Amino acid sequence: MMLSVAGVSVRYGPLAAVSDVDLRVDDGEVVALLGPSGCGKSTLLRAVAGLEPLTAGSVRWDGADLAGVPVHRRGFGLVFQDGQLFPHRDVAGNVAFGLRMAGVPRPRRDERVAELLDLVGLAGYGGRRVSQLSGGEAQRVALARALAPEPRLLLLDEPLSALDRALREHLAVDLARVLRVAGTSALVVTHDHDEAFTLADRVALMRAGRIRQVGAPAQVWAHPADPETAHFLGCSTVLPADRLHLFGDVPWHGDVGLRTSALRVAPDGVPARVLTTVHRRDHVLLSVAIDGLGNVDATAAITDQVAVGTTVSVRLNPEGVAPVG
Ligand SMILES: Nc1ncnc2c1ncn2[C@@H]1O[C@H](COP(=O)(O)OP(=O)(O)OP(=O)(O)O)[C@@H](O)[C@H]1O
Repeated sequence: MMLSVAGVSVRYGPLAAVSDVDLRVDDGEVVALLGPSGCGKSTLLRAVAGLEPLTAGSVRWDGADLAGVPVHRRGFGLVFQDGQLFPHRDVAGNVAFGLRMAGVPRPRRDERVAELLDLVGLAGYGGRRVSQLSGGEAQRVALARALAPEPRLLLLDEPLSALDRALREHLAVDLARVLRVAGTSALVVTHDHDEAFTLADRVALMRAGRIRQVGAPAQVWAHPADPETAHFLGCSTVLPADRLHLFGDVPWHGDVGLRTSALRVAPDGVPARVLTTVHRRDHVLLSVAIDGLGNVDATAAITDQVAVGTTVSVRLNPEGVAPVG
């Protein structure tokens, strides 16, 4: 039971939105398509769903080409950013929709609806009107509705991005659990790293219509394939490793990416002149000038009381350094 995408390209007139993409989603696997806005994530997802014609390549399920198989015959479930619930049906009516279409008899339908509402944390919500749901609840209903007919693959396009940050973080953990419990294979589009890393067994990084790197979250995070990917994954600076020798011996060769956590204000380090400070939730982000390194990011503890224009001491934290390539 496997999705395979081979050599897929999608063009909108002169624009190559997706170019020569190869991708696999194995049985029970959750793969996240992660990339900046406009890189082609949604277009690729829509092409897999059958909503977008391919310019080249193939989308196959267990080896069988899906060209010519319409969206509703592919056996895939779809969840979009805004849920797109049926406003005139109650919660149970929404979740039951696909089951009714498939001719599932009423008692089994009711049972399955209750099971799914329980799974998404909305037990007892069946009679609620859709207009009375919060954004997070509506997305849970959309997820339950998509899972109800037991799709062989779930396609989720930015399922949490309409929600505020706290709810998104919370729901991402829930969504990861629901997908694992349901055992459904899924392809999830997101531009949010944390979301991708929370949900996915593997992350496919896209840029300008192409997949640049695929791997387990920890692996992609630790070894970005190229400088652009390193920047996208939060390395503010990419430089040759030998420039870090001013901090002592370093184990890296070639280029390395520095995350903001790579340089920290700490005693007995290298002098750094503070150019700017920005308070974040649990630390202060600094831009500092270091002789031999230039202007780079660093972090300080909130209690460090670092002032612009002063010179502080910074040390290298190896966990914030990612070898590139
Ligand atoms: N129907 C369309 N007609 C023409 N161009 C389109 C169409 N849909 C998308 N595009 C263009 O194709 C490119 C890829 O768009 P796509 O929506 O796939 O990107 P994305 O990575 O999902 O972005 P976002 O995260 O902003 O949704 C963009 O340049 C976009 O403007």
